[in-house]
Amino acid sequence: MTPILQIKGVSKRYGGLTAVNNVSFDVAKGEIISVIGPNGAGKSTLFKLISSFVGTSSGEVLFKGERISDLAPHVVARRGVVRTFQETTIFRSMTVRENVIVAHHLRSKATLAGFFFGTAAARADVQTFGASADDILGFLGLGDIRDELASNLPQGHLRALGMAIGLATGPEVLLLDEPFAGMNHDETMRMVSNVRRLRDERGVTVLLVEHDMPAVMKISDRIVVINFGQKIAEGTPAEIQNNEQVIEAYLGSEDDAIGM
Ligand SMILES: Nc1ncnc2c1ncn2[C@@H]1O[C@H](COP(=O)(O)OP(=O)(O)OP(=O)(O)O)[C@@H](O)[C@H]1O
Repeated sequence: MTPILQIKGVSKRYGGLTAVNNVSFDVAKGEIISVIGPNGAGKSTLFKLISSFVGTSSGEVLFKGERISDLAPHVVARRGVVRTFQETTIFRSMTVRENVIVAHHLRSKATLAGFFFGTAAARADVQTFGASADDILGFLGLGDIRDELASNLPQGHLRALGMAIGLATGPEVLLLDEPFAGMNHDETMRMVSNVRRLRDERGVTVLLVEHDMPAVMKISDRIVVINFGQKIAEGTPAEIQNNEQVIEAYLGSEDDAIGM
């Protein structure tokens, strides 16, 4: 079966600096894959290449066998490859539910122009997307706080809201950028369970970039390790934990040591 995502020799150069250097790997439908590596290794840039937020200098990304590199990011998102929005795209003066409804609106119109709660157009969106927003919020355990203003949310809930916003766009492949950052142990375990359920119950394929090694080891089917822009290893959590080159890369950096 064709992998849902094929990353084929992608590179990204910024002037003299090669942030991502000839990286290749495949992702099967329904896999959970983590991309790890020391600070500055090129992980975020790789995610931007996959979601087409930046163009490739060389190489290409295929989604279900079709090239998606260099398409506009909202076109890639509409096809089904969605990167979680950074917190800055959470509207803090809106409620949790309103944020998720707006995210559906982005799927339908690709821009926020003219969208304000209280307008007739916005009321129509609430009608159309309210049930789906409630479904997503319930799935992620955010139903109880749906009428809370986003500005009042603690970090863990903000991250979960970021994921809800990503889900509103109906992804087949979800790219999560540091989903456990700033979370305490309980919040992390809840997020790990949500990501698993997302795959198990809704068939979503998940790629994540993360520094929290215990969480990475727990959640991943496979791990891809990047160092200085290049892929240095790929394998199961057990294989990666015992890989000499990976241990070497982490010992030589100021990043957290690999392991549990
Ligand atoms: N827009 C840009 N212009 C110039 N250099 C960039 C740009 N984006 C990233 N870089 C450089 O590319 C390299 C890889 O950065 P990237 O953010 O992808 O690493 P990372 O592995 O995600 O790091 P971290 O774990 O610290 O978030 C770094 O040296 C960074 O400074």
